[in-house]
Amino acid sequence: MAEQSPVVGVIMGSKSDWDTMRHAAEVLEEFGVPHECQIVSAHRTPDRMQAYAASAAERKLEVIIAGAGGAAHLPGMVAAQTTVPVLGVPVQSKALNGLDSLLSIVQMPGGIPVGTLAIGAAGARNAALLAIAILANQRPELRQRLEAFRLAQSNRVKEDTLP
Ligand SMILES: Nc1c(C(=O)O)ncn1[C@@H]1O[C@H](COP(=O)(O)O)[C@@H](O)[C@H]1O
Repeated sequence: MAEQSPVVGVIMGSKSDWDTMRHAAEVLEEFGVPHECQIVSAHRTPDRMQAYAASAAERKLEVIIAGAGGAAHLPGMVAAQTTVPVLGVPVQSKALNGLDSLLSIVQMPGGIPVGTLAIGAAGARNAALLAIAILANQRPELRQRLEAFRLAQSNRVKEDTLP
């Protein structure tokens, strides 16, 4: 991509979320999408969250991927403070296996959407692919890469054989 500065922000509530959220970062890396990764918590660092959300549009972020576990308020609270699209990744929690994270993120009040992905690493990967699909609307070279990715994936499945 032509841009050098981040166009996708990957944020997470805690360092402990990195093992899940790194999967989003890896996909963005694979597609050559400039991105940044930061720890931002609605609960523990509300000032940082407010500053992050408020500056996202002027910093030219085009998508924010926000991962959090348990009482996962981060994606919704960020979405409340910016019109940059927010994709939420429910991190698998120990106590409730991520169902708490999923419901905290998905059940937004009307007017403040968060695009909610699946629980865990698969959700993080898909969040990155969805971010790439959004960016691809204005970037033909990225669309080509996404189409090549889909074709390779499809071919792999067609070549699969059962034991
Ligand atoms: N859900 C949130 C928020 C938030 O929503 O702002 N901040 C931290 N957390 C979550 O707390 C879990 C446990 O965090 P620790 O492992 O640091 O105790 C993490 O999954 C994090 O996303």
